[in-house]
Amino acid sequence: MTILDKIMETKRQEITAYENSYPKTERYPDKPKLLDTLRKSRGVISEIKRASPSKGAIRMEVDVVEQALKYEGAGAAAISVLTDEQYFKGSIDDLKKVAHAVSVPVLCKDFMVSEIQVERAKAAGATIILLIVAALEEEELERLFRYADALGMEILVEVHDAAELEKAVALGAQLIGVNNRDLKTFKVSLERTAELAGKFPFDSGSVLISESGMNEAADAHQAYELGAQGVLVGEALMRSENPAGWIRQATGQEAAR
Ligand SMILES: O=P(O)(O)OC[C@@H](O)[C@@H](O)c1c[nH]c2ccccc12
Repeated sequence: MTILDKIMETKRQEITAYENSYPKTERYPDKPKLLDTLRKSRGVISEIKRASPSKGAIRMEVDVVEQALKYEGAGAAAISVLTDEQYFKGSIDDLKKVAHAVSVPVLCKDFMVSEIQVERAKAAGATIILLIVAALEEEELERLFRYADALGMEILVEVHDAAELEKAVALGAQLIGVNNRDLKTFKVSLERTAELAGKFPFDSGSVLISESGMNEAADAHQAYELGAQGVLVGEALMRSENPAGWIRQATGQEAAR
């Protein structure tokens, strides 16, 4: 045995021990890109939302996996999971459970301020993160956007006025969410979507997602009419006895009853 053989044998033993002690990154089912899904057809990003600061408790005791499977079974384009604990009563654990259970894209719905959160979201199985233009300095927004992009994640950039939309476009955002809820006053109006659709760069291939305040499938149809390719729905699905029917009606797979 040469000295090289000896070194290599020792090295293999050493590295096997190291591999066995190395924290395993969890494996999740593969998920398509939301952008691809929405470019093909209109869709409902269906949210797991136990509570909110504007409404208080919505459905605190929900079985998140059961709910997510209902959404997926009805053809949801993606599942959004609130992970904020303090104000929305969600958790990273909710996100992990959902990401293990489904094969559609999963959005980590939270208030991102640091790269650590982006990494945590990815490690918990999320394929999309949310960045809220109104909540971040321009430099932070850009930094977090590039960071998530480099990790191979998709980024939903949330805006609520024309100036914010311009920032999102300048950033190169392709998934742009217009929040119909004013986060300062909690007032909800589809007018937001109507107004910003008029300024939206549809030609560039970006997709508009109309977020919040949709009570019935007809509201989703109205958002689609305005040019939205996706809608993001939380409370109505959480309160519905038949969330699958809601999604099917919104996507036109089933007539409204
Ligand atoms: O429950 P609604 O009205 O259907 O809204 C869903 C979603 O748009 C809303 O939860 C939301 C939109 N942007 C956010 C930012 C943070 C927390 C929550 C949100």
